[in-house]
Amino acid sequence: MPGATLTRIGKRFGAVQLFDGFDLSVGDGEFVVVVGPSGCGKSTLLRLVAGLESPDEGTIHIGARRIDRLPPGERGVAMVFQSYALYPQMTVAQNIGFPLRMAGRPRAAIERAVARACDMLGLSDLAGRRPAQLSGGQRQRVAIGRAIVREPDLFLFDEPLSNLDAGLRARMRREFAELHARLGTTTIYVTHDQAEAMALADRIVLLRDGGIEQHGTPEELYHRPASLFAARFFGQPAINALPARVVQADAEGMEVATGHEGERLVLPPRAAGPLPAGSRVTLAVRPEALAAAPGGGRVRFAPRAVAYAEWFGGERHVGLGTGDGALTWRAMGGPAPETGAAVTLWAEAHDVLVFAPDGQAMASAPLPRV
Ligand SMILES: Nc1ncnc2c1ncn2[C@@H]1O[C@H](COP(=O)(O)OP(=O)(O)OP(=O)(O)O)[C@@H](O)[C@H]1O
Repeated sequence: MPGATLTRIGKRFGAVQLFDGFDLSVGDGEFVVVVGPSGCGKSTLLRLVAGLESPDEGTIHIGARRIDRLPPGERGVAMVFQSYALYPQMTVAQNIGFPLRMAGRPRAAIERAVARACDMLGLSDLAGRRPAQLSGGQRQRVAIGRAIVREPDLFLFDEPLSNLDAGLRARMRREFAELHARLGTTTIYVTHDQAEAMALADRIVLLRDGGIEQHGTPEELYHRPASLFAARFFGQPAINALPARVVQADAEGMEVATGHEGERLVLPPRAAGPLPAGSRVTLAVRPEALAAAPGGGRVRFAPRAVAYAEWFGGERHVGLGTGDGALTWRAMGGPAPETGAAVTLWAEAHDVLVFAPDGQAMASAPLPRV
C-alpha cells in the first residue's frame, strides 16, 4: 500500500487563501486523523485529494504516482462521507457493488466482492434491503462497503460517524480500527471530535486556519502539546489554563504567581531559557493530573473553594475556585466534596505545562547532570 504526499499545496477561495505551501505526508498503511475547529480546512483537504477540488498550486502523489491532475475515478482513492450518499432505490448489495458495475467488472467478480464486503461488515443478512430499511450505523457500513470493494490505495473519511448517536459512534469507531487492522489501507480520516481522533489515529494532524498546528501520536499531542491551542483542543474536561506572571526565572527553576489569592508556584526550569520577571505566561494542567493528596516534590496549589461537583459513575469532576483561578479536578473515587469546602490540590512538576506569551509551549529543560 503506497502512502500519500501533498507538496506545497495552495488553495484559495475568492479572497481567502486557505492553504499556502501546505505539506503533508501520510505513510504507507498509516491511519492519519485530521482534526481542527470548524472552517480550518479539513474537508477541503480531503476534497483536494479526492479530486472534488483542484489545488491552485502544488502536487499530490500516491506512492510515486502523481494524481492531482487525474479525474476522481482514476486516482485510486475511495471517499466516505458523513451523509453516506447511498442510492435509495438500490439494495445494500447493489449499492456496494455500484463502483464495480461502473467499472465494467464481470458479474461473478462483483458478486464475490460484494459478498466478501458484506461478510466483513456484518451486512450479509441485510443485502437485499434498501437504505430506508436500515439504521444509521448499518447505512454507514454500506457506504464503507462501497469504498472497500474498490480496493483503493487510499481511504478518505469525512466525519463518517457524525450522524450517529454516542453509543453507536463508539462501536463504529472500533469497527474502523478493526477494519484498518485487517486491510492496512492508508487512511486519512477527518473529524472535529478530539476523542474520536485520539481513539483511532496512528498520527493526529491538528489543523488551524489551513496550517498544521501540530502533528504526532495521540499521546504526544495530549501530553506534550506544542501550543496552548493544541493543549486546549484535546481532553475532556478541558485542560486547566491559569494566567500567571513570572516572578523569577533562572537555570534552577521558575517561580510564577497566578491571579488566585497570591498563589505562587515553583516549577522546573524551561529549555527556552528564562523569561524576564513580569512576563505573562499561561500554566496548564490536565484535570486528572491534579490530586488532593500531598507528596514529595510536588507543585502545591493554594486552596480553592468547591464550586460544584458532578459525578459520572467512577469519576467526579470538581470545579474549584472562580474566574481566572478556577481549576477543574477530575477525581477518581473518594467522597463528594461539599460545596464551599476548601480543597488544596497538588500536581507533579512535569504535569504543569508553561506556555509563553505567544502561546507556544516552553518545554522543560533537561534535568541537570548529577
Ligand atoms: N467552495 C467553497 N467556496 C468558498 N469558500 C469555501 C469553499 N469551500 C470551503 N470554503 C471555505 O474554506 C474554509 C475551510 O472550509 P472546510 O469545509 O474545509 O472546513 P472544515 O474544517 O471542514 O470545517 P467543518 O468542520 O465546519 O466542516 C472555510 O472558511 C470555508 O468557508
